[in-house]
Amino acid sequence: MDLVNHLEGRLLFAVPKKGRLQQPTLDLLSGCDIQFRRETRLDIALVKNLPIALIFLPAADIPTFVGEGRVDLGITGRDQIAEHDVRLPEAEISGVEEVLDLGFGMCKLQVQVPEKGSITTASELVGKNVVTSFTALTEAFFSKLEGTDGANTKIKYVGGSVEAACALGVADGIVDLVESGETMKAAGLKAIDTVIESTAVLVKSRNTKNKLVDLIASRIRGVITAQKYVLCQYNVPRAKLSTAKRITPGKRAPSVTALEVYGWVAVSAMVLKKSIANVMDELTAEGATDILVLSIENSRTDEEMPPE
Ligand SMILES: Nc1ncnc2c1ncn2[C@@H]1O[C@H](COP(=O)(O)OP(=O)(O)OP(=O)(O)O)[C@@H](O)[C@H]1O
Ligand SMILES: O=P(O)(O)OC[C@H]1O[C@H](OP(=O)(O)OP(=O)(O)O)[C@H](O)[C@@H]1O
Ligand SMILES: [Mg+2]
Repeated sequence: MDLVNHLEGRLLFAVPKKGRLQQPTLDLLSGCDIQFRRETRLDIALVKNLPIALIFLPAADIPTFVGEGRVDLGITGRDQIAEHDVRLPEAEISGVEEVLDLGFGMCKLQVQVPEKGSITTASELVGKNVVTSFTALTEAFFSKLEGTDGANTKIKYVGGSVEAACALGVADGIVDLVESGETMKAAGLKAIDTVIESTAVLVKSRNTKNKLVDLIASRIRGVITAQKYVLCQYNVPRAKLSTAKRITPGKRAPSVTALEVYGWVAVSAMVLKKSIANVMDELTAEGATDILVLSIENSRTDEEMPPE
């Protein structure tokens, strides 16, 4: 089947074809009930249950395709968007518009130097050799270093294994992504500055008119919210209700229903997964009982969520 002839009328959605963002992106699509089967080696997959085609592209190329309006939607790192946008002429507005922070793919683009070397600040790298996959952001970073002429810094592009550059004597320092820091440590490097912090984002082409954009964004938002929150249900004496409400304010407000037992109420509220243990401790201390924590499969709520 010539898939390209089947793209007409479909929303084109660019997703990472490999790398750290691919699996979490596929999980997210599955959570949104976007069903597809990708043929081996094919970078286009038609979605079975919606007029969408997924286009599998390297994360670094997605901003270009979205920015030029070749695809309507994309998922990539904010670092890649920044690298794309910083190349634009000053007066030009980016064609890439952020729709949602997806919460995964958290990392920092950092300036790194040999742990045992003499360099301790980024300014000391000015005029020296720096290797990176993010040449535009790196150039902008060194150009901005106060009192120095960053343009003198020799910035070279490599596509991966950036950390090897120092060991091989190709670079005095590198600018590369750090998450756990393990790769950096293993390469005998240390971070001395941060260029940008990043997470995966859903982006849309500024000029897209496709109505499915809002539907997909809303589904993704629902899945992300479901992953971040749990539903907490408990019983508490009515006399303690106002304190309990303060502990679990919920989204708009917690649901409160009367119990058949006099003087008791049942409460149900969304709580951030990361604070649920503390919340349960606090509720117990206030006399709440039968505290149940239920995972949320999916959700559709307003954009505004309870405070983190
Ligand atoms: N260690 C990491 N932890 C979290 N997110 C990361 C990490 N490394 C990269 N990312 C994010 O993933 C995006 C894509 O980088 P990644 O290196 O995974 O892709 P790639 O270079 O296309 O694939 P590969 O490195 O497998 O060839 C980055 O722009 C960044 O936003
Ligand atoms: O801080 P850490 O958790 O160790 O992660 C950071 C590493 O992850 C990415 O590399 P990737 O796995 O994409 O390999 P690559 O260098 O070949 O691109 C990034 O370029 C770093 O090398
Ligand atoms: Mg990589």
